[in-house]
Amino acid sequence: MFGRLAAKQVPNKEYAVVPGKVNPDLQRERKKCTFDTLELTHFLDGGVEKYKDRKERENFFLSDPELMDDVPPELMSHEDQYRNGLKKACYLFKKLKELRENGGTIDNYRQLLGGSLGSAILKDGNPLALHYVMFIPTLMGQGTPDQCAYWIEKAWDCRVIGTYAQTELGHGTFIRGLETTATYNPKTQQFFLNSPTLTSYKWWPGGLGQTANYAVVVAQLYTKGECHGIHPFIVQLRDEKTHRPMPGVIVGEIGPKLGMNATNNGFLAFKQVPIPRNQMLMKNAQVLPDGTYVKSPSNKLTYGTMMFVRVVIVQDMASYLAKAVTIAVRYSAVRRQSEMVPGQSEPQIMDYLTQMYKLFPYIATVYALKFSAQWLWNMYNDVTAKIDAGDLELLPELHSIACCLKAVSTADTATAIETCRLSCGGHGYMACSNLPTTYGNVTAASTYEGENTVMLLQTARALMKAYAKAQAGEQLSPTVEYLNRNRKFRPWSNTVDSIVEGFKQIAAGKVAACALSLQRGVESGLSSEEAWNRASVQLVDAAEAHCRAFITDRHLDMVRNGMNELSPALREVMAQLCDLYCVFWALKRTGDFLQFCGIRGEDVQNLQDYQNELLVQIRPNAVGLVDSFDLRDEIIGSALGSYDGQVYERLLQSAMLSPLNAKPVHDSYGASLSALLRAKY
Ligand SMILES: CCCCCCCCCC/C=C\CCCCCCCCCC(=O)SCCNC(=O)CCNC(=O)[C@H](O)C(C)(C)COP(=O)(O)OP(=O)(O)OC[C@H]1O[C@@H](n2cnc3c(N)ncnc32)[C@H](O)[C@@H]1OP(=O)(O)O
Ligand SMILES: Cc1cc2nc3c(=O)[nH]c(=O)nc-3n(C[C@H](O)[C@H](O)[C@H](O)COP(=O)(O)OP(=O)(O)OC[C@H]3O[C@@H](n4cnc5c(N)ncnc54)[C@H](O)[C@@H]3O)c2cc1C
Repeated sequence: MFGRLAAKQVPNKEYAVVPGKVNPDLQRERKKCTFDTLELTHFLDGGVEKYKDRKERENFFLSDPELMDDVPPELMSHEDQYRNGLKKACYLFKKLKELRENGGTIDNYRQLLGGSLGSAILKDGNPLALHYVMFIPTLMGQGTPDQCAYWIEKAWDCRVIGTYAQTELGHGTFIRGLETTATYNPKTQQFFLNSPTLTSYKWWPGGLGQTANYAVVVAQLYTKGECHGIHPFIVQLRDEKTHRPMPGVIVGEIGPKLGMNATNNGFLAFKQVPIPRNQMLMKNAQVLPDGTYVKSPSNKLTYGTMMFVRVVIVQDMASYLAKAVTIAVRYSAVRRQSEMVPGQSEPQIMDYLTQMYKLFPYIATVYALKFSAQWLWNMYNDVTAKIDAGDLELLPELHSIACCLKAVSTADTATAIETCRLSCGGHGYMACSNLPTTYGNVTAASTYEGENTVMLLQTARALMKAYAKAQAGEQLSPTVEYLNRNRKFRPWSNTVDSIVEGFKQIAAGKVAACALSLQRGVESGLSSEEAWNRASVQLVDAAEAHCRAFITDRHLDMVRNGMNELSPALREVMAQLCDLYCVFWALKRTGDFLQFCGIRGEDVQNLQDYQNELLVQIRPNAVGLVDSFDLRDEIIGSALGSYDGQVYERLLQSAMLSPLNAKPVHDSYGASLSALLRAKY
């Protein structure tokens, strides 16, 4: 393991970080703020009590030196990143128990896994994340009462550690095509897990490499010679005492990745590995002792855990984005560059309108995502309660909206974080800015839990069905109500309401155009599948438009109806952010507005003027707005984004952590460079 580094001293003491000293530009920014930042923090936390709980929780974890890195993970080897991640993940479990026993306010590991506190402690991922995010939720969602009683307590206590092993080398998206088999033998009352091909090797599950000793394995179920499709099984992977792989289990880690290098993603294969019958999760479908198969009320219930994670990802994106935009805004207040007026002193880069345009729409995006995530979480809870009572009617709508929100929130957040990085110039490229690591964590979410294009196509599928219903005059569910063919579209009026209405008109127009393309495709002799493929670029676009209509609608609704308790000063700023989010996207989709909403050239100019006006209005509050996210420096984890703005001091301090700076002459000089310098070629 990496030891403490010798080279921690900065070359000149007067350039060291001084505790308590705050950059004067940041001080000035904070004085300019027109609203009470604490009021906004309380709103974000959901009230004063929750705010206090969070502070207490953060204090408890972040003041513990065991949880802080001596060496940033980016300076560690891949193996050490895992070792360090696992050590902290296990320590966290112990500490959590301690907190709970002392009446603390945290009830499970969940609050430690998301984008802010979790990513502060385990910057590069948590090898136990899948245990909590997917293994336990699958047991809870797909186990019978007996199975839950047996497994869940063991899992909560970490007496077994699990993962969710679904994806294979050959199949990630198309899960009906998975190749791993689970074949039932009524004589022994066991399933035999087998990996018939190289492409059937499980590939990717988090914690699978060296951490988990159990997994939920998704496999094709065979009984009485018949295949019944994919089902979940609890499979022991490693001996509970020695941690050695069980007989017939081939398991390992898949190697370094773009990010998340402590998550211990693994591979797994089986050579006819037996498990008892009661280790098939049988809440929905069952295999009776004699091998009789009992069908699930819907085979999509097997996909329940994926749905759950898609829902929580949206919230997670808002947390990551709050962190990135805090870094970029604070840095932009401290950084001075160029001359706006010849001969005058260099302005703060945040005074350039282009810089405001890079950053402020993403402050607004944090709120847009948060409000949609909250709505989605509530819907998820309502629908799962109904499903438990046997009512599956709302499942397709939940699936449709969860898929597009997962895709749009992850794609937008990745773009936003890259923009934040670019907005910090060269220093944003440094690992110590924490923007590259944050990007690495976020961009993974565009792929995992359903690749984004595929997710949007799922939503498009639902939109095509909704469109057909609308044409038939049938009742529509709330998220697609705008497709109602009797709905009167309001004319354009240069207001934010008009933009939100415009997004609905765009979505409706695109959905109708897709339906027409599909119809024409089929009429021209294509099969419905070929026609679908031909229309798929348009379909993805329509699904994105639908999602944008949903997000803007939610955002405006929250500003109009969900902020009555807030002071007028704060409400005004919240309304500006909502308007900015809407105008920003309207301008990005000018072509669509021209095509579908009957706007004219001068309306586009009005939007442009209004966007500029909003940027200038938000400018004095920018630092106050990111301060309100109330992210501690340990969470920010960035030389550029700390509360005190000692940017250059922290950059120098972090450079001194590099092992290359430990000695005045590096060993490599003797090993290779000196010979080159002396060689006479
Ligand atoms: C209690 C414990 C608390 C712990 C809480 C923790 C909270 C943590 C907070 C921290 C947050 C985040 C931390 C993040 C950590 C990182 C974790 C990384 C995890 C990554 C894990 C994975 O990636 S697991 C693998 C995921 N894999 C996928 O997502 C595969 C994608 N593919 C699919 O989903 C499907 O195959 C498909 C949807 C693409 C297609 O399926 P299929 O071929 O079967 O379907 P069809 O296209 O033929 O459609 C058939 C009909 O079924 C409908 N459908 C499809 N899916 C669903 C669904 N899920 N639900 C409902 N309905 C569905 C589809 O629409 C079709 O309908 P019709 O048109 O009506 O026929
Ligand atoms: C960091 C990370 C962690 C992960 N953790 C887990 C885990 O814990 N457990 C687990 O089981 N899996 C995990 N996964 C796997 C993940 O769920 C899959 O990678 C994901 O579902 C995408 O599947 P794929 O990689 O096979 O991509 P593919 O499906 O091969 O996609 C490749 C390309 O093909 C396109 N494509 C595929 N199908 C279609 C289609 N029908 N229509 C149009 N285009 C299509 C996609 O849009 C994409 O551009 C993880 C992945 C990552 C990156």
